[in-house]
Amino acid sequence: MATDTATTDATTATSHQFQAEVAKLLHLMVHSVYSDRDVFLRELISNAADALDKLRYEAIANPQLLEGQPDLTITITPDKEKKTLTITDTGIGMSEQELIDNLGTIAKSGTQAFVEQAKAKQGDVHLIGQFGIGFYSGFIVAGKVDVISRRAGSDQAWMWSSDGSGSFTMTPVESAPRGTSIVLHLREDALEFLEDWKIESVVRTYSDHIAHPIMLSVGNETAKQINSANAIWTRAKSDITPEQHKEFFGHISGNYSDPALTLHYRAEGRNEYTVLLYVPGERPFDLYDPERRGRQKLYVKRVYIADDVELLPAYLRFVRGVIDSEDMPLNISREMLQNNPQVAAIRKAVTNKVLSELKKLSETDDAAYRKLWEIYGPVLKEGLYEDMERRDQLYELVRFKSTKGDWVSLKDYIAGLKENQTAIYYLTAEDAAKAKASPQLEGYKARDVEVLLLTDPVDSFWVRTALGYEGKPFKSVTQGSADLDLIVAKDEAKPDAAADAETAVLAAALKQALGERVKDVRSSKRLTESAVCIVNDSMMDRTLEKLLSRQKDSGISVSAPILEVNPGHPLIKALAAQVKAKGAASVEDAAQLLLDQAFIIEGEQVPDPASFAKRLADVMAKAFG
Ligand SMILES: Nc1ncnc2c1ncn2[C@@H]1O[C@H](COP(=O)(O)OP(=O)(O)OP(=O)(O)O)[C@@H](O)[C@H]1O
Repeated sequence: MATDTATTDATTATSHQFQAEVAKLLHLMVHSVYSDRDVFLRELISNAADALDKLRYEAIANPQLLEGQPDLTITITPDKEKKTLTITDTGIGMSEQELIDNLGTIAKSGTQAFVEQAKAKQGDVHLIGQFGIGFYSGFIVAGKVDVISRRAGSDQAWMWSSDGSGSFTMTPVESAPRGTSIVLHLREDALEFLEDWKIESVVRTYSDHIAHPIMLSVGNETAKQINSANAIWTRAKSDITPEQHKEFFGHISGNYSDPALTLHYRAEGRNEYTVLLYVPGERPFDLYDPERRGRQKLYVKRVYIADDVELLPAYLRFVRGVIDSEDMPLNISREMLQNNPQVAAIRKAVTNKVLSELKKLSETDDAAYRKLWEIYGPVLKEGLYEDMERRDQLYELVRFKSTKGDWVSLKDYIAGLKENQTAIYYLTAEDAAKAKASPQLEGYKARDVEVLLLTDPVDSFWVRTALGYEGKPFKSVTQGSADLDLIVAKDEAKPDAAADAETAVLAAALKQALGERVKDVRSSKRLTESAVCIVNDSMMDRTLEKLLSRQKDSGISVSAPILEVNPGHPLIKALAAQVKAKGAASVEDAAQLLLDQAFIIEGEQVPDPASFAKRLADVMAKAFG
């Protein structure tokens, strides 16, 4: 496939296939009906602004990249005759390989998920930028897109060209100015984007804050500036409208919804810097990306430096925005940033500020805070084991589901302690429904003791190292039950030495029958309704063990549990009587059934379903026979 553009040599064009995800995405762009197709211009301007930022940064160390032309601008040129709209920037540009890689593949994870989601929602474009597919949005309005680019410092320019079906072509270009021109060959139904008023209105709505001048070419080589081009964070707080925040937040995060929390302030003193950070009101698609990368942008005196500097700890990676330092050296290299004491000081101060703003929100607007907690809670909890220094601050922020309600704070929990209660009790489980159904809670319910239900995978990790809150240790309800003795149950049966002795004999018989399948069998205080339950001994929580055993190479397998029996349950009493009358061998089948039943209550698989079914059938046959 060759292109017919005059500046290229058609004979040297090569054709390349799109990565499968890109092809799918493009198909979606071309065939969906977008109500809000203006966004393509925002996306292309956003990319152009990034390219200008990158050049400005690289030129600090390497000024010849500017080639004596320091102008960093974006120019939009409508051509009514050719029906093209061209977005040109004088930025960093792309080499041949970069054009192929950047505009032929999607590196980010989660793209497949986006494509599925967009399909389901008939093309919900407000998510586009978030997935790093901004460039492809050009195909919303264009039947064909040409990208002519020359990387700063290079002599060779290239043209990338595609009609949005399975492939694109690459052609060398004789000569081209530094930077990138995106030429959109507009479809008939998108010709309104050639009108000055339309372009101006879209730019004002979406791109006014772009810190570089955006020029509209109005013919005869004249152009007028159509944005205000000042960095939003340098303006007075009172001068920025919520719409402008929303627009800027969208530009940096790709998510054009209202931010849930905005932090804008200037730090003075030893380090001077301006902070403009947002907490997104919607869950970012890459919140659980294994890289756990934050993307706060570091600027030095309005010059973009990098967005991978870890300005906040990983457990605050969802916070997006800009930190602009007044006193760091402009020519700082990325390597130097890694261990820079000023960066460390900024990270410390800004982290504290973000946490204290979250705390303030929790105190002033509980409903808004809960909404944020539901989205970011599992991520914030990572801080409980990663950031020991701020664990106490984080304890003030955490909220839990519990046996008494949703989203209790540790303070609430402590306020509701029962007499003689010495610990903060919790139960880890894979989800709230399973947790609530757990027989291990029975003894606590009977004593009206609140139990926190920890259902996020991260919970099993932090809670192991948590020392406690306000002098009360965290204690799993599955670990030991001696302390329950101290708290009086509502209608607790009196201890009965003879019955206890019988249960002990039964426990020994069950243990013998179950052999390797259990670590121990013992009488339980925590059961009031169910006949049995399984627990682990105190070394490792069962939920954590299950979690780790699923990871390859963890070397951890689920260990044999301890079976606990409820001495007050009629079945256990009957079995105890049976052992007394007919000996241990008479409860062998019952022992297997009890253990299998305990697995079922935990939502675990019965190890040998066929034997389980056979035994159950035998027992029922005896009962009904
Ligand atoms: N005008 C441009 N100049 C230089 N490089 C560009 C330009 N437009 C796009 N690119 C390159 O192509 C890549 C892909 O662009 P695309 O808009 O698809 O995603 P992105 O910009 O990386 O994602 P996001 O919009 O989330 O930042 C960019 O990361 C950038 O490297």
